[in-house]
Amino acid sequence: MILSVKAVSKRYGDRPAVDNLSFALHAGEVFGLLGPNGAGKSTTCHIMTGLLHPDNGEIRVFGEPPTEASVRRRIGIAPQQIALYERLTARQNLQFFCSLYQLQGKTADAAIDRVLDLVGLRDRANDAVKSFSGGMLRRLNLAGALIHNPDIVLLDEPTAGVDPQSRNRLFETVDALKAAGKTIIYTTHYMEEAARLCDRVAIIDQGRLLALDSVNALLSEHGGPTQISYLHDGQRHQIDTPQPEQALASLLQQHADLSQLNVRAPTLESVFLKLTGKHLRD
Ligand SMILES: Nc1ncnc2c1ncn2[C@@H]1O[C@H](COP(=O)(O)OP(=O)(O)OP(=O)(O)O)[C@@H](O)[C@H]1O
Repeated sequence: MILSVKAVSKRYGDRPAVDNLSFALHAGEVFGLLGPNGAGKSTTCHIMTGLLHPDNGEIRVFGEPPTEASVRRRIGIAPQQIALYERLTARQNLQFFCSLYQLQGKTADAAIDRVLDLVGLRDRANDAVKSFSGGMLRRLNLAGALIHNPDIVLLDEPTAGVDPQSRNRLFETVDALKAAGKTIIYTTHYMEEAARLCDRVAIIDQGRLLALDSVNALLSEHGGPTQISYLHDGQRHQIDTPQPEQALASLLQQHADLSQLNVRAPTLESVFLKLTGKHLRD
């Protein structure tokens, strides 16, 4: 088992931040933790990686507690809070990360080149970090998490404050890490990102796991019907259907002259709404 979370809870005062959470990761998957601000995603990440002790429950990473040194070397964490030295260059920042893992000399140089390539910052290696955009800082933050070539990579809200170009580059990096066989934990409150990147998504709210499955399974189980609306004979019509392809085919067969066809498929937002009665982005 790569990583398992069993009945984990954590309270701050009388407020539960994580409430009896259980799940297990599959090797090589991109696992999404999707939930609104304050859902408990970061707290879960900190517990999973041994940075925070749970009040109850158990975490196992490769069969060991996450606080074991041998386990820690196999996890890379790109935290929500960016931790970089502004006055140093990208390469110098990564040298610091190398020193944390006793990587030196040519091994360190090769590791730095590898991660700069992965995040698309090789050509900015010698520029001071203070000249970087928010998106470039995020990418360098991720590069630091990858320096020791970990088996599990955890990205906590990696697209916060990121421009579209850097966001796409981050997505490509996640794809490349998955292709290299890494297991990835990706937290976000953006359903589009979870849908684009994740093999399975855990939907959490108020510290509790509400559902866990592939995006398609979540959509078909909790997303509700697809809404098809169209104009015919001067009137707008709407049908709700769980089988949009068939419904569309028969509709077009019946009314060749319909117009303003609009198809609204369920999204993870509809799943969240169905499960909690509220919007993901309240
Ligand atoms: N150090 C702390 N002290 C007190 N309360 C905390 C602390 N850290 C988190 N919390 C509370 O625990 C709950 C979960 O917070 P957490 O940061 O894990 O959520 P999140 O899903 O990561 O949200 P965000 O996306 O905003 O970071 C929130 O109610 C938060 O206010």
